Amino acid sequence: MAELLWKIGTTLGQGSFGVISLASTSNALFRGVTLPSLIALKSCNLSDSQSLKEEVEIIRMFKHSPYIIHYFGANVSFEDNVNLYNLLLEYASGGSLADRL
Ligand SMILES: Nc1ncnc2c1ncn2[C@@H]1O[C@H](COP(=O)(O)OP(=O)(O)OP(=O)(O)O)[C@@H](O)[C@H]1O
Repeated sequence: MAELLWKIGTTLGQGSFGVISLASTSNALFRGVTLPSLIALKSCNLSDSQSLKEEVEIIRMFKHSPYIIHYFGANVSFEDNVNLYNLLLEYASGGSLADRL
């Protein structure tokens, strides 16, 4: 269950397909992988998650690239009476390229 896996923190950004939040994990085990203590969660309503699911397919194609944010997996959580589809992503602590330009 999500509440055992992570604790939602500050909002990092808003994309076209989901909200990105910082989450602390207490190094929880997720499908056999120990999560880092901080991850980025990209979440949207499950009923509107087709675009995020397509994003997952693309991220997975690049899973061995050191230049692409690491993807730990996806799950569905039930929060505030809403089913959320969540992507568990590496937290890029250095900000975006746009921030540096
Ligand atoms: N893994 C991450 N670590 C840290 N911040 C992130 C991460 N992913 C997204 N963000 C923050 O959230 C913002 C929105 O990210 P997202 O990838 O959803 O959208 P985008 O690619 O910028 O836009 P769009 O979805 O419209 O193409 C980013 O600009 C960044 O500030």
